[in-house]
Amino acid sequence: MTKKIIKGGTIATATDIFEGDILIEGEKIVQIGKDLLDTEAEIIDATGKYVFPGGIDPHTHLDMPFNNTVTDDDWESGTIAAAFGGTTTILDFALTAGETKLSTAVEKWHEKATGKAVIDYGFHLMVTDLNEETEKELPLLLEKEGITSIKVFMAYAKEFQASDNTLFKAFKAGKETGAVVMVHCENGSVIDELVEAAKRAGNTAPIYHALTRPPELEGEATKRAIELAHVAGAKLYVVHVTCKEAVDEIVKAREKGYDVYGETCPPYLTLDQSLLAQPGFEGAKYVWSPPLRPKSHQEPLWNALKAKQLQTIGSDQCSFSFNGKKQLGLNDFSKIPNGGPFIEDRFTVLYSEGVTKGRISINDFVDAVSTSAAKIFGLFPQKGTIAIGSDADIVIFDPNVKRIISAETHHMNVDYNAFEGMEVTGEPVSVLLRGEFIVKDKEFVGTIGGGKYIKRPLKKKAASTLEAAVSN
Ligand SMILES: NC(=O)NCCC(=O)O
Ligand SMILES: [Zn+2]
Ligand SMILES: [Zn+2]
Repeated sequence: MTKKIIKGGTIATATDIFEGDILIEGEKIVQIGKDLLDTEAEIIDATGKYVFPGGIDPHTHLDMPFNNTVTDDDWESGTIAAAFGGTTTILDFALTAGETKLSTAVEKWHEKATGKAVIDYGFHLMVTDLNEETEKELPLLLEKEGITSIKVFMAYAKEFQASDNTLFKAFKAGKETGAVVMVHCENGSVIDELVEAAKRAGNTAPIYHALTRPPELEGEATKRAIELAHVAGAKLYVVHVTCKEAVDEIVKAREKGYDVYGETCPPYLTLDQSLLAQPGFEGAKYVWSPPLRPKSHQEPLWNALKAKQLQTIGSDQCSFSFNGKKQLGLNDFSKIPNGGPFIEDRFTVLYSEGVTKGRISINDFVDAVSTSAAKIFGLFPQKGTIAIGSDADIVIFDPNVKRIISAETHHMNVDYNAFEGMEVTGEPVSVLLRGEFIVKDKEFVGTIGGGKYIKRPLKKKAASTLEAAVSN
């Protein structure tokens, strides 16, 4: 078995920070301590660097059919970009829209990923319609595939939106199986009305994407999802929280003891709605859902992250080239494919804007980019930390480098970067996946198809007071 010692770095986990060495044997961390010695081990010098657990991105869309097209990053380009950015595991959404059997979607997602992924991965199972058949199939499929998370959309009325009935059934399935239910919270039916009204009035520019999806409709849907999940007794995870209205609902629910978690994404913390209002079609680069908000929403998001009322940072990677697929909406904002390229910069933008600007601690950073997602989605402690027995998924990070984010140097398969021109401090230098380098001194050295599908164990929730009262 190959051995490596990562020497002299500053090891940072979600709870600790200390100088030390890590001994890796094969795929696992076997020892952590000072001045470790092993004559058979390759020595990796991490002096002056941080040593972090590999990033876990709980929200990606690779090779996804959406808005009459398909994303530009597939499982090869997308996971290579993720690796450069310090992410060693992703959880992607297997979409079941249009499938009569849920298993067909999972089979399709395995085909997309197998032989291409360079980092480890799992799937969330998306449901659009829970009928008699799919309701029966769901728990069996989760168990068989080792999937611990169900996804429901309350938005995209014409494509993915589920009824409240299906949403509630998903929560019941979550309660019965122990799976966490992830929800895109926006009121899709009302948004559809606002979009049609804007178009009738001749308002077709990209900014109308944001103006027809106001934060109140995210807040309202978040509140509805929270209450329905609570009545069903399910664990709820609100994806891509963008605004004060939604944060407030999550905080209120958590203060009442509801089992609710929230994710936000780097663009909502750092970019704002004015980007959609640029002259011409430039704003299309920033069309995704929910939309960017006015700058005043950023502080509540940072505060909630710091207070751990929001627990994770997802990329919501869903990339479409500006000079390519984004042009589908040139004369109609509602036809601009929704999504942006973020998988590569998720980790560093959070470090740079969060840690170096004093908004969150280094431990909060590790928690948000890795550990919390591992815990919520059933990967911990195999992944998401640096501990004896954990997978040796490790990022050696230079905290002193300054660089400018640009599409010229990124590795995603798109012609623009939403953070173009942003100066960031810090950069992953080398990345190990299960004990092997996949990025070494900023060069990709991984294996196409070397990523492994990770099955996750389902764990049933204890009955809540409300459920106990209902069943008595
Ligand atoms: N976010 C976005 O606009 N595209 C991906 C699909 C979703 O997460 O809603
Ligand atoms: Zn979404
Ligand atoms: Zn998404």
